[in-house]
Amino acid sequence: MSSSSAVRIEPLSRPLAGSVRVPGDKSISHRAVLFSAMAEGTSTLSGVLDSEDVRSSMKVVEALGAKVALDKQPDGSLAGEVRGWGSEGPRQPEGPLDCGNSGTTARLLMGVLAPWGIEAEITGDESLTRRPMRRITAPLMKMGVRFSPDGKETLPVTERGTSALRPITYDSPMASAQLKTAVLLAGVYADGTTTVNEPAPSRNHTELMLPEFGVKTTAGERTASVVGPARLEACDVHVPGDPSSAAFLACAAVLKPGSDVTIENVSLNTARIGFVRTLERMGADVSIARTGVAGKEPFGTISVRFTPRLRGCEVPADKIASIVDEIPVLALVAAHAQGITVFREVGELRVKETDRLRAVIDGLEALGVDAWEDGNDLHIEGQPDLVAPAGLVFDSGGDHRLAMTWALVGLVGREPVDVKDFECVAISYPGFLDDMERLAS
Ligand SMILES: O=C(O)C1=C[C@@H](OP(=O)(O)O)[C@@H](O)[C@H](O)C1
Ligand SMILES: C=C(OP(=O)(O)O)C(=O)O
Repeated sequence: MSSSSAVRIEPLSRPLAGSVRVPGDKSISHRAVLFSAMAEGTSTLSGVLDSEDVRSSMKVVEALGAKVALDKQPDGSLAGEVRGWGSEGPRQPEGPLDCGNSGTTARLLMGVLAPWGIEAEITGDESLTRRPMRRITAPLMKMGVRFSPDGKETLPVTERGTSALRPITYDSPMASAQLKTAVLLAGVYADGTTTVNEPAPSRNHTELMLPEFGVKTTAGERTASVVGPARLEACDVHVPGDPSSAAFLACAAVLKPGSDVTIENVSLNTARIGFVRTLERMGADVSIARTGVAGKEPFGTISVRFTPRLRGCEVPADKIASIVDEIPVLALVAAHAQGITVFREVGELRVKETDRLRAVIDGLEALGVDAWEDGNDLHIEGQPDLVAPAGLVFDSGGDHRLAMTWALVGLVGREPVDVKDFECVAISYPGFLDDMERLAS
């Protein structure tokens, strides 16, 4: 990565104060776009996140024949209509389906394509083509889908679906909503019941949204089923704000003296607000209030205040899926707490946009904080009086969550920091810096 693209992040001149609305949830936005594309008829979407990852989903469904007419709204979100391919199925794409940096797009797309006899090459950027895909292709192959080259772990791969999908019961080796969703989407078209069992609960947006599209699902804590063959019918979807984006504002408020912030219109889905529970365990002054429901997704406000004395805590393995994208920024909060924080079984962090486990340990070390891995556990020895040294340069490696985490060091600290490839924040939260600066103005 070239240092020429480093962005200097200056300390915020004031505490964060007042109210803010975060942009639409990325996971729900992907599903809204993909499910509408699969459905019979025209769906109406609002609150959709306008970010590079969601644009990847929009682009691939357009290449497959869906009509996407989503326009920018005054609040920065996307709203409008998507006409799906329904029972006609997707058209044969003219070239490879480029999923950019988005793991969710690539993995969910594999399930979307499973019932159709077209041949589609799925690919992505340098980061995505390093990420594991066998976890998705293996169960889909059991259902009758073909992938070539056979047994390949990474993109690009070419998928050929089948109208004769077999239902399966799959015991997933990891808690992954992307895996669960890919198998359930294929299961919609299989003749019988398809079930995914998980070692720990992962986010359940698919189970909550499929019934809105007229597909019956049953779901428990660690299991979800769909009965096929069924079909998706167009519907209206409103996307609430993204808790994973809200987490950066919340953590900044916890760390910046004098801060008092209310984040509005944010998804309060329990599978997504593990970071609130983790901050509570660290003794942070944080609370939530439910104000409504969009479809079956609860939303409301998260209120956070600066907390001078944080304490380390232990996050058990079965809670990791509920904070999986927030661990880098929570690790930064843990670096300011009294005592040791342990995140149990976070091996999945090694296969995100970058190896986030390594990157967090290296970044905290640059701050002068001891952090280490023990097996798949992440340990952080906090320093309540931590002051970041001057002249820090962080390399995000093109990973949006890391870019925002290391930017926070500068924003809430006393010295500016440089973050290389900072512009990758556009993958999930293009207005990150503007929102921070507005709250501190
Ligand atoms: O289903 C989803 O929308 C997502 C699931 C998670 O990935 P895994 O399924 O790999 O855990 C998460 O990290 C990702 O940002 C979005
Ligand atoms: C891991 C992430 O996304 P994806 O898997 O869709 O690339 C993320 O947003 O942090």
